[in-house]
Amino acid sequence: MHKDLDTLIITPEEMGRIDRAAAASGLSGYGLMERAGQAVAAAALRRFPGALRFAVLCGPGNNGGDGYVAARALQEAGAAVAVHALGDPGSLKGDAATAFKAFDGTVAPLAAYGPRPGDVVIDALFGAGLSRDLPEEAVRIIEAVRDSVLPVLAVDLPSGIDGRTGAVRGDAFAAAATVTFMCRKPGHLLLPGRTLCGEVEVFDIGIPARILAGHAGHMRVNTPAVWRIALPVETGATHKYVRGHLAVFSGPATATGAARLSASAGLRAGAGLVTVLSPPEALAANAAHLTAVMLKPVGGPDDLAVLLDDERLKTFVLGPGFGDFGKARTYVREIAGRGRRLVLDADGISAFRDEPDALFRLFAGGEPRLVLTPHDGEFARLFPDLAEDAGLSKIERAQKAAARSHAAVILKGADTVIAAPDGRALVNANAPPWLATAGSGDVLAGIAGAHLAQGMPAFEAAASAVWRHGEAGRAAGEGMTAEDLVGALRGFDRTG
Ligand SMILES: NC(=O)C1=CN([C@@H]2O[C@H](COP(=O)(O)OP(=O)(O)OC[C@H]3O[C@@H](n4cnc5c(N)ncnc54)[C@H](O)[C@@H]3O)[C@@H](O)[C@H]2O)[C@@H](O)CC1
Ligand SMILES: Nc1ncnc2c1ncn2[C@@H]1O[C@H](COP(=O)(O)OP(=O)(O)O)[C@@H](O)[C@H]1O
Ligand SMILES: [K+]
Repeated sequence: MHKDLDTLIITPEEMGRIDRAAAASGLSGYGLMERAGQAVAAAALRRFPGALRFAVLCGPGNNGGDGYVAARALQEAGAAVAVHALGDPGSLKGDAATAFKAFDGTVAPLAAYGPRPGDVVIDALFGAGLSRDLPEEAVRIIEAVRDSVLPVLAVDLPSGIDGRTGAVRGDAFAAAATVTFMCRKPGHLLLPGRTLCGEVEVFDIGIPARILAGHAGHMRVNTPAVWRIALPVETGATHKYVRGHLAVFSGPATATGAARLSASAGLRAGAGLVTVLSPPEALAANAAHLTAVMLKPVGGPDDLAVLLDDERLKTFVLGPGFGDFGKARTYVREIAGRGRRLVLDADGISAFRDEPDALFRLFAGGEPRLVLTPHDGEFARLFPDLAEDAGLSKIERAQKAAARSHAAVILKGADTVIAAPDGRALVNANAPPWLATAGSGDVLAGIAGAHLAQGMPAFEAAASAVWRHGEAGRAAGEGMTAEDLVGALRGFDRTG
C-alpha cells in the first residue's frame, strides 16, 4: 500500500464519497466488493483452519454483499457454509444484489441461526453504513454468539460499532479479528470500538491512492511518518542552549515529585537544560532529589518576571502537582504575556475551570504556543459543552477544543487523540495499558515540554511526545513505574 495511506483514517462519510468517486472514475463497484469478500474468505481460512463450519451473517447493505461473496469463496474452497440473512435478501440492491445472486446455496433467516460448537461466525451484518442502534433481531444473535463463545471475524467493522465514533449502538460483536478495506476508520481506533475489533487487517481492494487522498480529511494514526520532518536537527554544532532550556514549576513542599518527574523526562527527552522552579519552602525537598536538573526559587510573580528577562528561557511546564490555582493563573498570564511557550497540564488546566475563555484569549493568534494535556476529567473542566456532547467522537471533541483554544490538545486515555487548531488530528495506538500508572501523565508533559523547547511546532511536539511516551512504556514493560518510564525514553529514529 502507498506509504502515506496506511496511516490515514477515513470516516464512513468520506469512505462513501471515495466509493462514489471510484465509481465515477470507471472502477467497478462490484469488482471492489468481489475483492473485499475474497479477502474476508482468505482471512477466515487462514485464521481458522480448524473451523467446522463458517456461519456467514449477511445484512441489508453492501456489508452483506461482501458476506455473500465471502460465502461463495468459502464454499468454492470446500468449506461448510451456513448463510443467514437479516431481512429479505430478495430486496437487496445494486452490487449486494449481484453478490447474493452469484451465491449458489441456501440463505436462511437470521433468527434461524443456532450457534454450534466448531462454528466461526463471519459478521457481515453492518459495516460503515450503520446509522442507528442495531435492530432487536441482530442483538439477539450477538447475545447468542457471545453466550456460545464462538470466534467472530468481522467484515469492515464488528456490527454495532459506529465507524465514526467507535461507540456501541445497542450492542456489538466482539471480534477476534476484523478485515477492513483500504484504510482504518475512527471506529477501529477509538474506544470501545478498538477493543471489539480484535486484530485489524487492512486489505487493499484497489481504490487508487489519488482518489483516497483527494477525499480524505486530516486524520491519521500517530506514527513518526507524520512528524519526523519536524524533529529538531542534531548537528555537530549543537550546544545545550540550542537544544532549549525548559523550566518546570514545582508544587509546594508536600507535592514536589510530579514536577521532578516532568523535569527529568524533559532532560531525558532532549532539552539542553532543565530547571525546576520551586516555591522557597520546597527548595530543600527538591534539592535533595535533583542533580542534572537545576533548581531556582520562584516565590511569586515578581520572581518569575525577573526570570523571564532571560530570553533563553522560552518554554515552561506548569501543572504537575502545582496545587495553587490562583498562582497558576497568575504565572500563566505572565508566561503568555511575555510570548513564551507552555505545556499546561493537571492543576494548571483545572485552575482555569471557571474562566477557560480567559486562558484561550492569552494564547490566541499566531503560531500555536500552548500544549494542553487533559485527561477526560480535566477536558470537561475547560470544554464542558464538548465533553457533554454525546454525538461527537473523541477525535471531533479534540479537534473542536484545539480550534477553540488555539492549542495543540492531547486528549489522553488508552486512545489518546492529538489535535491541532488547523484541524489535523492523530489517534495514538502504541500505548500499552500499564502506562496508566501514577505520574505517567507528568512524564508525558515533560517530554512535550522538551520537544517545544527544542523548537518543534506545538502539534508535532505533542504528537511525537505521545508516541515516545508509548514506546518508552513498551520498553519499560508491565509493572513499570513512572520513574522507569523516564529511564526507558529513547532517542528518535530519524531514518524512514
Ligand atoms: N466503501 C467501499 O469502497 C466498499 C465498501 N464495501 C462494503 O460496504 C459496506 C458499506 O455498505 P453500506 O453503505 O451499504 O452500509 P452497510 O451494509 O453497513 O449497512 C447499510 C444498510 O443498513 C441499513 N441500516 C443502517 N443502520 C441500520 C440499523 N441500525 N438497523 C437496520 N438497518 C440499518 C441502511 O439503511 C442500509 O440499508 C462497508 O462496510 C463494506 O463492508 C465493500 O463492498 C467494498 C467497497
Ligand atoms: N489503558 C491505557 N492504555 C494506555 N495508556 C493509557 C491508558 N490509560 C491511561 N493511559 C495514559 O497514561 C497517562 C496517564 O496520565 P494521567 O491521566 O495524567 O495520569 P497521572 O496524573 O497519574 O500521571 C496518559 O498519557 C494516558 O494517555
Ligand atoms: K460487520
